[in-house]
Amino acid sequence: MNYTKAASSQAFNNRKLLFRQLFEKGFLHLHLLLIDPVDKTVDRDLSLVRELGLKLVYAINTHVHADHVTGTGLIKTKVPSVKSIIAKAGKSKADLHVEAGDQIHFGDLFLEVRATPGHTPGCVTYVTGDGPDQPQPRMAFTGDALLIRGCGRTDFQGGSAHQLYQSVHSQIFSLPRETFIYPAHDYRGFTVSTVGEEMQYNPRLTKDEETFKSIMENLNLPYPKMIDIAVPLNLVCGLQDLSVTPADASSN
Ligand SMILES: N[C@@H](CCC(=O)N[C@@H](CSS)C(=O)NCC(=O)O)C(=O)O
Ligand SMILES: [Fe+2]
Repeated sequence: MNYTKAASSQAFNNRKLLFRQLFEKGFLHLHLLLIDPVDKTVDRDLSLVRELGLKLVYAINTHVHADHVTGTGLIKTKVPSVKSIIAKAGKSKADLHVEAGDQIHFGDLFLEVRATPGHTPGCVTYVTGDGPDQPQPRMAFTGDALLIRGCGRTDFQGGSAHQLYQSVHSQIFSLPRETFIYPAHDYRGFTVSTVGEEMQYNPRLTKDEETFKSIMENLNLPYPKMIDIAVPLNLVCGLQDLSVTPADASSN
């Protein structure tokens, strides 16, 4: 993304980075310009992008969502130059398919891709770059892998409590403790945490793996209301007729 016009007056902890959280209705779906956009709020989000004089380059998903339809396809119909991004392992359509270790460059900054499967097999966490010119503390956009004092459920979409436990411990808890955590959801009104906070207080992921698995097996959550609509649509970027490259045919 090109933040040059707005960056000087809108900076968040680094003059090169403009950061916003956009709230979607009651359950606080969080996204960055633009990580995990929602179809229903595309017009609002694009208005903000226009107002701030930004050039939107990427619309990024952390995974194939089950509770809402992604806005990435709709964004591309309104701003055709935008490229959609999702992990190759998600087996969903997008313009670019990323995997662990890839970097997504925007302006002078970049996001690093970390594979954090377990909620779904294709879940990734996007982490701001490491280096003197990158924002400090780092910021991790964890999708539904790590939530604030919680984590994504593992009882559908190929979920695995074992994988999720390993993902969070190896890929997220290995980041500096001051790293900010921005998840895709919070059901209690929180917006941000840190790696250190979650390592100390997360009621699921501070436990040993066997206890974690037992917690996850006994969540007894109802299925998301939109799962049967959202998952098939999200496999095609939120739009049935979008002509983008299938995951298995592209090499990003
Ligand atoms: N009631 C909501 C769905 C709630 C839900 O299942 N959330 C998911 C993330 S969206 S796939 C989850 O992993 N929750 C974990 C938890 O501990 O709550 C709806 O109907 O949309
Ligand atoms: Fe999810």
